[in-house]
Amino acid sequence: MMGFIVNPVSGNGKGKKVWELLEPTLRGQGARFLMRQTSRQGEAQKLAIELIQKEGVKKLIAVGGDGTVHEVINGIQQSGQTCVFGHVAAGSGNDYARGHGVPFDPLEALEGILSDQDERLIDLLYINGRVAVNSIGTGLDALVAKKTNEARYKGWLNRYRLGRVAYIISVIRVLCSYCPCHVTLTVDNQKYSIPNAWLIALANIPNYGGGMLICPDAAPDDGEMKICVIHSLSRLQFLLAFPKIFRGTHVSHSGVLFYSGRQVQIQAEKSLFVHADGELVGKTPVNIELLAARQAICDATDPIQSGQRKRVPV
Ligand SMILES: Nc1ncnc2c1ncn2[C@@H]1O[C@H](COP(=O)(O)OP(=O)(O)OP(=O)(O)O)[C@@H](O)[C@H]1O
Repeated sequence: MMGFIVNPVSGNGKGKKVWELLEPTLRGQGARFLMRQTSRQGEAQKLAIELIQKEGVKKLIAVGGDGTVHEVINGIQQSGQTCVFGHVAAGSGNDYARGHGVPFDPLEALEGILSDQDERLIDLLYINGRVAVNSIGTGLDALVAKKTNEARYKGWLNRYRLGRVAYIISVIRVLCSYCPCHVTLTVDNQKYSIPNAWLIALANIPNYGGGMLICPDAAPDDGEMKICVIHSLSRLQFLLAFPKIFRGTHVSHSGVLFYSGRQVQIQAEKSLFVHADGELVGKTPVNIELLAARQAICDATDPIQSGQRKRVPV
C-alpha cells in the first residue's frame, strides 16, 4: 500500500492543486493508496507514523515543499519500520527535488514513483533527536530561514512563482543587522577556530535556500556531509560574494572554507539559531552526525551522478 501526505498550503496553495492533478491519475490507474492532508505544522510527521504503523504503508510520498519532506522523513525514521520515500514537489524552494532530480512536472514525478524502478539509499544528518535530509545551517542562514518562514512576502512571491526571491529578500534584511562571531567547529575530532563566522552550512545535497549551490560537491549517498563556512568578510564583501553561491562559484573565494566529515560539533561565542531543512531545530552548541545509507528513496529520473548507488532489498 502506498500513502500520500499532502500539504495543501505548501507553495502558497500549490500542494492542493498538485493533489487535484494526481488523484484522478492514481484512480484512473487503479492504484491502491491512502491520502492524508496536513492541517498544521508538525502534522506530516505524525501522519507518516500512523500510515506506516497502523495502515502498513510501505511507500510514502510527500506532496509539498522541503518542510513537508523533512517532516515525512522524520516520521518514517521514527516509525521504526522500513518505508520507501517519494516526493512530488509543490513547495517554494524545492531543494530536495532539485538535489535529487525529481521532475517539477507533478505527473512526471508520479510516473517515476509508480514505475518499478530502482530504489536507493541516501544518508541523513542527525541533530537534536531529528534528521535533516537536505542541509543544516547556523548563523546568518538560520536567521534567514526563520525570517523567510515568517514573512508575508513569501506568500505573494510564490503566487508569481518567485519563491526563491523571498529567500534573497530575507538574506538582505538579515545581512543589514547580523553580527558575525567566533565559532569553534569540530569535524571528526579535528578542531577549527573560525573568527567572524557568518554562516556554517552542512549539506547532504548541493542545493540550498531554493536552488543555491552552497556545497557543489555534496552528494546524498557518499557517506559524508560537506561543510561550507563563510567568515571574515565585511558586510559589503559578503553582499558581493553572495550571488556567487547561486552558481557555486564562491568555492574559490578567500572567505570561504570547506570541510567534509561524519561527526560535527559547532560551538559559538553567542547562542546561534540552527535550522534543519529550513526549519528551526535549536541553538548552538550542537552535535551533528551523518547516518550513512539510512533512508530508501524512489527517484523519478536519473538523479545524482556522484556517489555510489546502492540497491535496496525491499
Ligand atoms: N494546513 C497547514 N496550514 C499551515 N501550515 C501547514 C499546514 N500543513 C503543513 N504546514 C506547514 O507548512 C510549512 C511549509 O511547508 P513546505 O515547506 O512543505 O512548503 P514551502 O515552505 O512552500 O516550500 P519550501 O520549504 O520548499 O520552500 C511546514 O512547516 C509545514 O509544517
